[in-house]
Amino acid sequence: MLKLENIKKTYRTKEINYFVLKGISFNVKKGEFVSIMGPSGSGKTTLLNIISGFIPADEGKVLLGDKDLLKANKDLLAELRQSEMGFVFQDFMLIDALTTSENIMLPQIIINKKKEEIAEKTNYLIKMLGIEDIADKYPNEISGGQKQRIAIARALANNPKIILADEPTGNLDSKSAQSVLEAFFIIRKEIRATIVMVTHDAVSASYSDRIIALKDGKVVEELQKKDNQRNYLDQIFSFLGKVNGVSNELK
Ligand SMILES: Nc1ncnc2c1ncn2[C@@H]1O[C@H](COP(=O)(O)OP(=O)(O)OP(=O)(O)O)[C@@H](O)[C@H]1O
Repeated sequence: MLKLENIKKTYRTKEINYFVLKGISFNVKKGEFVSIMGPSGSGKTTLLNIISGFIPADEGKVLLGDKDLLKANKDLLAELRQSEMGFVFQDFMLIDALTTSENIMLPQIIINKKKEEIAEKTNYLIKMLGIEDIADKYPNEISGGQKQRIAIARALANNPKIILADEPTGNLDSKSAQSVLEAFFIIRKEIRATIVMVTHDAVSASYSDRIIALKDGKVVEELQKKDNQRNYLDQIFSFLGKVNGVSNELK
């Protein structure tokens, strides 16, 4: 589904070159939920932005299905972002002047889907994520957790191959964060969505199947959840301790 091969990225400024990613390789299978963790500045967001096609890598391959994003021109990239990827950001990025339903409709309107199809898909997503009661509300009338559930529905609106989420619970209290993580759980169960999420939060990561830890621009550790594992969160804390050398907290 997603294959990264030897991704390298350096930010060059007049004064200094930051070698941020020093050869990152991993695969994500269809229907898999992968978290990317690592200390602040380890290159997580840079990596997600490269997978998203927002910024180019200097070297390597990003294969989404059979398409190499680093070889795609601007138009193809824009099309892939609209039709094959769904995005969930820390600060929701909803349009304040649109209701919940309208926010979910918008990406479908942009790709010229038929009106009836848009209505059907929007209603399906609203029901699936249990946000019927806020369907006609505006973003400033609802909570952060509800906003993020709308953002997840919107990300799914065009049946993307993959959902890319950057700290989706980063701006939320623990109760709202849980409602968002439950939304990820629902979309995995209902439609076997493939998700790559950057997070600092061990509880959020415990919802994923596999955790990839970055440090100093490299993949340093991976942790795979076992079937029906009960002590995954404890294992994540010791995993993070190992990655970080001393502490359990990565930020
Ligand atoms: N546009 C840029 N120009 C120069 N340096 C950059 C740029 N964007 C990021 N960096 C630097 O690259 C490094 C990696 O940044 P990145 O945001 O990918 O890390 P991160 O692991 O997501 O960090 P955090 O957990 O704090 O969000 C940091 O040292 C950052 O300052």
